[in-house]
Amino acid sequence: MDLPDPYLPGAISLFEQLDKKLLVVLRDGRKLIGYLRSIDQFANLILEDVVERTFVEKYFCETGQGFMLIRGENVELAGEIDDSIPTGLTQVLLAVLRAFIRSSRSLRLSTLPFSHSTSPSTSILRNMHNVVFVLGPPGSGKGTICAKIQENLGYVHLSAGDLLRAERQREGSEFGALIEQHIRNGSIVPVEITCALLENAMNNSGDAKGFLVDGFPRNEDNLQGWNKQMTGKALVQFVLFLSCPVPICIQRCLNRGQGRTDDNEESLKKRVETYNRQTFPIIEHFEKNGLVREVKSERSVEEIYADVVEVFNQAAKV
Ligand SMILES: Nc1ncnc2c1ncn2[C@@H]1O[C@H](COP(=O)(O)OP(=O)(O)O)[C@@H](O)[C@H]1O
Ligand SMILES: Nc1ccn([C@H]2C[C@H](O)[C@@H](COP(=O)(O)OP(=O)(O)O)O2)c(=O)n1
Repeated sequence: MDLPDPYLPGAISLFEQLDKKLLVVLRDGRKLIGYLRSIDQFANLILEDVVERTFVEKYFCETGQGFMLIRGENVELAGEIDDSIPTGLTQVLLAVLRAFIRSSRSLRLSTLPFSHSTSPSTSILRNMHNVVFVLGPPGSGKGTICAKIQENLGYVHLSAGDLLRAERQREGSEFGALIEQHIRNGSIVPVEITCALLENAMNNSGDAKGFLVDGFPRNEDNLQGWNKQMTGKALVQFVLFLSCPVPICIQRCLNRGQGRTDDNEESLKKRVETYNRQTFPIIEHFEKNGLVREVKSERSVEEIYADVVEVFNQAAKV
C-alpha cells in the first residue's frame, strides 16, 4: 500500500483536506457539510459555510448553520465529499420534507426503522419551532384573536409589540429609549432587537405546538433579519392576515384604553403610513409564495374566530 508522504496518522491526516469540502457525521447522527478551515491534534474542526443535511428516504434538505467549531470527541466520521458524483437523491425544501414526513408518518412509524422517535434524520425537523405570522393594520384585532387561538388551539402567543414594550420597561435595558422613540414615531425597531426577543421567548416557552408571532415581520429589515437568524430554527406554516378598513382600525385603537403612548391620532397616522408603505408589501411577498390566509376582521370576534379555526384546521391537514 502506498502511504502519503509525509504520512500523517490518525485525525491529523485531515490536514490534507484543509479548505476542501468535508462531510462530518456527528455522534448524534447529524450530518454536516462545510469547508474545513482548521484542525488540531484532538480532531477539533473549524468548518465554514456549514449546512446540515437531513435525509428522508430518497429526499434530503439542507439548512444553513454558518461557521462551526466541532469538538473532536463529537465526530464519528469525517471525509472529503465530491458533489459531482450523482447520489440518486433529490434535494427539496425543508417545508416539503416536513410535509412528506407528516403525510406518511403513520406508515413509517410502523415499518421503517429510521423514523424511530430518536431518529437523527428527523430530529432537526422536530426541534424547529412552528410559526404562524399574524399581520394586519394596527387595531385589526391581532392581539384579540391570538389570545383566543392560544386559549383554544395550543399555540403560544408572542406579540412583537408586547415584547418590545416589556424590553422598554426592563430595568437596565440598553434599548429602552430607542424602542420608545420608534413606538411613538410609528416606525419599526431594528430587527436584531425584535428577533432576539422573539427567539428568546420561543426558547423559554417549553414544549409548544407552535407560536403565533403577532406583528412581525413588519418590514423588509424584519423579514431579512428573521431569515438570517431563524433559518433552520423555525418553520413558517402560514401568515394569518387580518384585513380591516383603516378608519375602523384607528377608531378601535383610540378606544383601546390601554394607556399606550402610541394610541393617539398623531402616532396612529404614522403607524398606518408605516403599515401601508412597509408592512403591506411584506404581506404581498408572502401572498406570492402562497402563504397568506386572509380573514376579514371588520366583524364580530366570534365570526372572525370561526374563520380562523377553519384556517388552522386546513393547515393541520397539509
Ligand atoms: N372584532 C372586533 N370588533 C370590535 N372591536 C375589536 C375587535 N377585535 C378587537 N377589537 C378591539 O379593538 C382594539 C384593538 O384590538 P387588538 O386586538 O389590540 O388589535 P391589534 O393587536 O391588531 O393592534 C381593542 O380594544 C380590542 O378590544
Ligand atoms: N415587528 C415590530 C412590531 C412592533 N414594533 C413597534 C412599532 C409598532 O408601532 C409598535 C406597536 O406594535 P403592536 O404590534 O403592539 O401594535 P399595533 O399592531 O400597531 O396595534 O411596536 C416594531 O418596531 N417592530
